[in-house]
Amino acid sequence: MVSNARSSVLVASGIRKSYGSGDAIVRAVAGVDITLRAGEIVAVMGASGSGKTTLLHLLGGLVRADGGVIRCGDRDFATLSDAQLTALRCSEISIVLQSYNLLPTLTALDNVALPLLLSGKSRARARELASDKLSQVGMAGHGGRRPPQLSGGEQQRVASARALVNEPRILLADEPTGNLDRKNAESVCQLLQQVGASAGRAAAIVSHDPVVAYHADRVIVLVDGQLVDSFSRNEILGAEDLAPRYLSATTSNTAGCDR
Ligand SMILES: Nc1ncnc2c1ncn2[C@@H]1O[C@H](COP(=O)(O)OP(=O)(O)OP(=O)(O)O)[C@@H](O)[C@H]1O
Repeated sequence: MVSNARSSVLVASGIRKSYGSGDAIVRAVAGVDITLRAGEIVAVMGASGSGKTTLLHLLGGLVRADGGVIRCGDRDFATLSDAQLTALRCSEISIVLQSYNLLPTLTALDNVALPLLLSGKSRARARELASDKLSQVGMAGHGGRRPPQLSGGEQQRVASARALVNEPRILLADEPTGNLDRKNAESVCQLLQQVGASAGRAAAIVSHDPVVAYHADRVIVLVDGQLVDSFSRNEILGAEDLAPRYLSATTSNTAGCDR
């Protein structure tokens, strides 16, 4: 299903990001090359602290790289102002953060409708599309509740619906199934898969969840901020087959690691 001939929608080469300095420096992302291609879902896996979230934030322009190049089409992130990066996130890149970032004073429906209102849709149309998207993540009937009245898993599904409602060209999601049971994780994955299935779109999904890996076209594995393995869906015959490879990739090189 994955072909190198597919056009690249986001290309990162040699990207690096460290936190702290001197003896306390943490090399969160230490020279990663990654290309998101049209029609492709990439699962980003790795042990806790391996740099997955930092990588996702770099790809979404939420965090500036210390080195390397990130390009979306002909735009080089390093040359874009913060305002231009924000505009890029409004128009082409949607991000589901681990913290969900829902507005607590708005209902779930209005949270999902917000990106549509910001892009100029009428209130009625925005609410109609938002309602459809909430139904697709199993949240029909919860649209009138505000985030503090929702469980973590419910907020997670609202955040996924909000990220997808604008049909972004690039979707970046951080542990979108982390608080979900298997049934709801499957629904969210199927929804995310629609992004990859749509021509011209791409998604990168950070996850520990084999369900996510199973729905991805490609899995990349990070260890200590470096990409140590990459394999395609064709190589994943089942979640059981993925587990040994994933485990071996995430447990090697970690002993005595002192970043
Ligand atoms: N703002 C920060 N300041 C200092 N160190 C940070 C910061 N953010 C992340 N780190 C460190 O960078 C490394 C990578 O963190 P990151 O959150 O990217 O890993 P992760 O793979 O997403 O982890 P998890 O699966 O636990 O969410 C970790 O050692 C973390 O402690």
